[in-house]
Amino acid sequence: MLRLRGVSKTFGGLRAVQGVSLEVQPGEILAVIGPNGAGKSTLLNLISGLLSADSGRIEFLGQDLTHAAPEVRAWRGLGRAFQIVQPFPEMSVRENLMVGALYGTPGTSVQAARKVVERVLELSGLAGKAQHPAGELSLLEDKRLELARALATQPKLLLLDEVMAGLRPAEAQDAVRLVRSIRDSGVSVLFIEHLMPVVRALADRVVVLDYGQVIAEGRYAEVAENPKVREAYLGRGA
Ligand SMILES: Nc1ncnc2c1ncn2[C@@H]1O[C@H](COP(=O)(O)OP(=O)(O)OP(=O)(O)O)[C@@H](O)[C@H]1O
Repeated sequence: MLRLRGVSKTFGGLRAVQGVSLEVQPGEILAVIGPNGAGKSTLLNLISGLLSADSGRIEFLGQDLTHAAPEVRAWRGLGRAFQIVQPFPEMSVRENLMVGALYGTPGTSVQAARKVVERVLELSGLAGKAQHPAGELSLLEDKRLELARALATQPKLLLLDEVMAGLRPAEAQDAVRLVRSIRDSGVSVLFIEHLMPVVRALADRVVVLDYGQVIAEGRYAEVAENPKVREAYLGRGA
């Protein structure tokens, strides 16, 4: 579904992402982990198009999107949810989702967008808050809205950037269930996350970055045992 081949990005002299190759299969939940500064956010930005790769290739559903603009990637089915939630605070939850639904697929009619929004409200557990101003939600509801907003763009692959940050353990469990039900609705997921219990609970497969390079890949239990991975984390006290 998503295929990266030798993707690199340098900032000045700093090689933030170096020759990264990875794949996401249809229906898969892939976690990208690594110590602080390993290049995780840069990698997500290269996939969603907020940054342009210096070299390498990014293919999505068989098409080369290496240098496509972010909105083109979104239209092709790459959705993204952010750690810092920035809804339109005075608009209702439903109105915020309408923006996502209308923006995410060019040519969507208002009627079709309404249908998508009602489905997403149910899936995300926000149906009871549909009329609420988005600026008056709890932190957990904020996170739900951010996932729902990304879903309203009707992605085939959802990119999640530390969306669980700041949640209490019970709330994070709740968000884990939501991400699972998103996958069960037919959306693949690539997420970056610092909370290891979340990674263990959610990921089918884990890719570990260190200094911009892939140092390990496999099931959670396998990478957790990998000496290179332990060294990368313990070596810097992360
Ligand atoms: N726009 C930028 N300009 C210059 N350097 C950058 C820029 N963005 C990131 N970097 C550097 O690139 C490296 C990788 O950063 P990145 O944010 O991708 O890591 P990360 O794994 O997401 O870290 P964290 O877990 O702390 O969020 C870091 O050394 C960072 O300082």
